[in-house]
Amino acid sequence: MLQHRLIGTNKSDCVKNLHGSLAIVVVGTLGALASYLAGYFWRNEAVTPLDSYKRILSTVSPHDSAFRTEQNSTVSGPSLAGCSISTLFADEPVHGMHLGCIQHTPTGLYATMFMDGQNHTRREVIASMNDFQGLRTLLGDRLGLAPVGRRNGEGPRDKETPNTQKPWSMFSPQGIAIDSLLDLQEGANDVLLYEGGKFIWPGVREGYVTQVTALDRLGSVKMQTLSMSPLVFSVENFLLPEECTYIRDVAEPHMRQSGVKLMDHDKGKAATDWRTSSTHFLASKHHARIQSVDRRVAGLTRQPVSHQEDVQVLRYESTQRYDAHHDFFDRRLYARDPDTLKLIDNGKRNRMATVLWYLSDVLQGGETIFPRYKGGEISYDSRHCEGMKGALRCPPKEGSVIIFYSLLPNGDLDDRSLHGSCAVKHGVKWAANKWIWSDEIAPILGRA
Ligand SMILES: O=C(O)CCC(=O)C(=O)O
Ligand SMILES: [Fe+2]
Repeated sequence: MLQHRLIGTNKSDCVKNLHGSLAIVVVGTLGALASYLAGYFWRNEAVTPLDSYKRILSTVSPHDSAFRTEQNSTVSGPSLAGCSISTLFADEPVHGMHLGCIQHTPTGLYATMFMDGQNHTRREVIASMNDFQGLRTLLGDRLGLAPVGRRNGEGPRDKETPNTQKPWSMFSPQGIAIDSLLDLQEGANDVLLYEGGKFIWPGVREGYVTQVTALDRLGSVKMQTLSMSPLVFSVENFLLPEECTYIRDVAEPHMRQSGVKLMDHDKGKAATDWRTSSTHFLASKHHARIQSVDRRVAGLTRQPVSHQEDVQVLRYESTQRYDAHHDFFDRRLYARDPDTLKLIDNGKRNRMATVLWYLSDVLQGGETIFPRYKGGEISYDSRHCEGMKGALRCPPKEGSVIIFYSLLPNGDLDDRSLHGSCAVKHGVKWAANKWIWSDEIAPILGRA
């Protein structure tokens, strides 16, 4: 079974303050050509003229390109006409997720980017006419993005920190990949750029509601942000009542004591030390109804069905619990476990998100708990959740799901995704885990 528990690591969260000291960068002298280009563009946008901006702008490329960056600027920049990306500005920096607006202008593609989702750190890039690849190169260069992984000079918390090691990539706010000129609409385009290369819904702020469209059987749903760090969302009525009943009924005869995938330092221990529930992996290929939910989950996460494991159904009876753990596999903790290392391709591939299906209400207890909500203390014992001060608790509600991310937008594993299931006090909790990987996993697990 694919479960494990992290014990006693206390890594510092040194991706903090990544953007706090961005100096105003002057790349070269103020280029007449760049000013002309920008002025031409902004004139045509009928916004505040160029002269009124206290700008730092310079030519940076042999092919008519310009770049500017500001910190804590009170200067209003060029128009974001046609873009609504500013609605996604977050109160706190989201490291590795940069928001932007790409506009077609008479002189070329014009990108205005906001680093880490913050409106006060703005950078602009102009690429030659219709040169998407040129724009990508300039963006990578000017935003300091490494070809693979995080920003240059802002290395991992330690050299060994696992990272999915994908090239950075761009998406629309609905999670559609923007890989070429053909993916851009005429006029203006809202974009989200991820250093880790994987689309992750922008949480924006607690309580923010995202409309997620094009879902199997449901059409669209409202997804609410429960927490920014860890990143957790909820969707009500994601599962139909008959789907919850069906899954419980088909799994029930097969439910067995849950297992865990033991880390090196836990070898020899019993799974019941921290997980007392029963579980069963339900093979989707035998159940058309579950395939429909799988497609819906693919829509919800914007990751293909081939990135999903079979769903793992969970049942907790009175007093049963699951102590806090991560759903990802940290390769450093499986150094003596070649099977797990192979599964995660030595850290290149990992679980990136969990969609937790609630298949029943619970009279009392049984909440999913995130002890490190808002940087709260590490704590594992889910027998007494009351003692976990400040933790985020999600009470199960039949038909609802929560989505939480194990991967950060910069591609690192998120230590704050630590979570568990509080002991059930009254009633029975039925739930199911749908684990989403950063890459294809179905063929590897033989579920294709
Ligand atoms: O039952 C829950 O609320 C959480 C379950 C879980 O985290 C898991 O099975 O990995
Ligand atoms: Fe989990």
